[in-house]
Amino acid sequence: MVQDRVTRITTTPVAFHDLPLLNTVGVHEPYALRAIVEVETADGLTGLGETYGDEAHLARLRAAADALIGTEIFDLNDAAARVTQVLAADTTTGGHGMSGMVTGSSTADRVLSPFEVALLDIQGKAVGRPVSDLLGGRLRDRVAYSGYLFYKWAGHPGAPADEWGAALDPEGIVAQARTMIDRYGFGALKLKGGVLPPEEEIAAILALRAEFPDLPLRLDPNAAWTVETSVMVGKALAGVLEYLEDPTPGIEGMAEVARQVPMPLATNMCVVAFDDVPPAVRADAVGVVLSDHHFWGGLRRSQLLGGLCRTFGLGLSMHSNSHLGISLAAMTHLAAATPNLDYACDTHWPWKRADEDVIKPGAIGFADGAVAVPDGPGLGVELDREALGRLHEQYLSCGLRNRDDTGYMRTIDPSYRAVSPRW
Ligand SMILES: O=C([O-])C(=O)C[C@H](O)[C@@H](O)C(=O)[O-]
Ligand SMILES: [Mg+2]
Repeated sequence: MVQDRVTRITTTPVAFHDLPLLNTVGVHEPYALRAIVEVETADGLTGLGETYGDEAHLARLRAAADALIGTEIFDLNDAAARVTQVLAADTTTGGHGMSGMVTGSSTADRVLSPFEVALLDIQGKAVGRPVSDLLGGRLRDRVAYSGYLFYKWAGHPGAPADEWGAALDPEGIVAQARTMIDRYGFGALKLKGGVLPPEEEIAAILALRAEFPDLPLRLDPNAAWTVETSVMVGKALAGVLEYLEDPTPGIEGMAEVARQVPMPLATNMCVVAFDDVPPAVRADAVGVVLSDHHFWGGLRRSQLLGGLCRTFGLGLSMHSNSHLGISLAAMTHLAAATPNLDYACDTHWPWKRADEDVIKPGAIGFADGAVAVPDGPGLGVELDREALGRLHEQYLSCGLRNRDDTGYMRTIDPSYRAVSPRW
C-alpha cells in the first residue's frame, strides 16, 4: 500500500509583471503577487500549489504549513482539519487577494486550497496518474477558456505603452478581442465592466456582437450597478449576453435583477462559500455560479460545489484572478473532471508575459481557445527552480506586498473612490 507523509513545506512569494487593467475598484498594479507552495514527502515526492501572495495570507499559509507536517498524503480530510484548527484562533483580516472587494469566502478554504492541490499532485505522482483521474476521470481532453477583455490604459503611468495598447472605447475593446482571438483562438469572450458609464459598456458589448456574431459574450461589472441600472443593462443586452455576471451587490439585489432581466445572472461575489448556497437558491438570485478552487477550498470542494449546482439546477462556470501555470494546470484538471462545467472558464493568462512563469515551458498552453489536460502524473507540470528564484527576487525588489488596485489608482487620481454601486 502506498503510504507517505509530509516532511517539509516551502512557501515562496513571487511577483510577475501585470498590465494596467481597469476594474471597478481601480487598476492592476505593475506586478501581480502569488505564493508558490512546495510540499515534500518522506519518500522524496514533491507537490505544487499556487495561491494569492498577499501578506496576511502568506502568514496564514506558513502557520498552516507547520501544522501540516506529518500529514499522510491521501488523508485530505486530516489536512483540512489541521488547517481549520490552526486558523481557529486567527483574527487577522485582509489578504484575500481579490480586487479590493471584501468577500465572505472562507479563510480556511482559501488557505487549504494550495495544500490540497499539492497533496493531489503528490498522490498522482505516487500512483502514476494525472490529477484529473484522482478527481473521477477526465470527461474531456481539452478545457475551453474564454478571452477575458479589460478596459486598459496604453501603459502604466510613466512607462512606455505596452504591446496591447489602450482600450477605452468599443473600438479598443474590439481590437483587443481580435488580438486575443488571433493569439489564443478563444471561442467565448468576457468583458470586465464597471469601469465606464453603463451606456458605454453596453456599446462595447454591442460592438463585440457585431464583430463576432457567433461568440458567447459575458459582461462582469463586479457589482458596480444599482438594481435599476442592472435591469436597464440587462434589458438593453437581451439576446446578446450568455450571462450577466455580478451586476449588483448582494443576494437580494441580484434576486431583484434576476426577476427582471432575460438572461441568467452569474456570480463570483454573492455565492463564494457553501453557506451562501441556501439563501441564493431560496431567493433564486443566480443562474450560474463561478467556482474557483483558490477560494472554495481546493479541487475536491469545487467538485462538491459542482454537485450542488447540479442538484439545484444552477449552471457552473469558473472564475480566475491573475495566475501562473500551476493554477492553470489545477484549473484544467478540475474542469476536465467536472461533468456540468457548462461554460468556457475564465483565465487571466493572456495578460502575463509569456516568459514569466514558475513551471518549465511546454507542459501546458493554449490552442484553439482550450488547454489540453496534461498527461503526466499529478498536475503534469514541473517547477522551474531558476524561474521561481527570479520571480521571488522580483517580489523582493518590487516593493508590493498586497494587491491594492484602489490604492494604486489613488496614486494617479487622488480623488478616486471605490464605491459599490457606482452607477
Ligand atoms: O470575475 C471576476 O470577478 C474577476 O475576474 C475578479 C478579478 O479580480 C478581476 O476583477 C481583475 O483581475 O481585476
Ligand atoms: Mg466576476
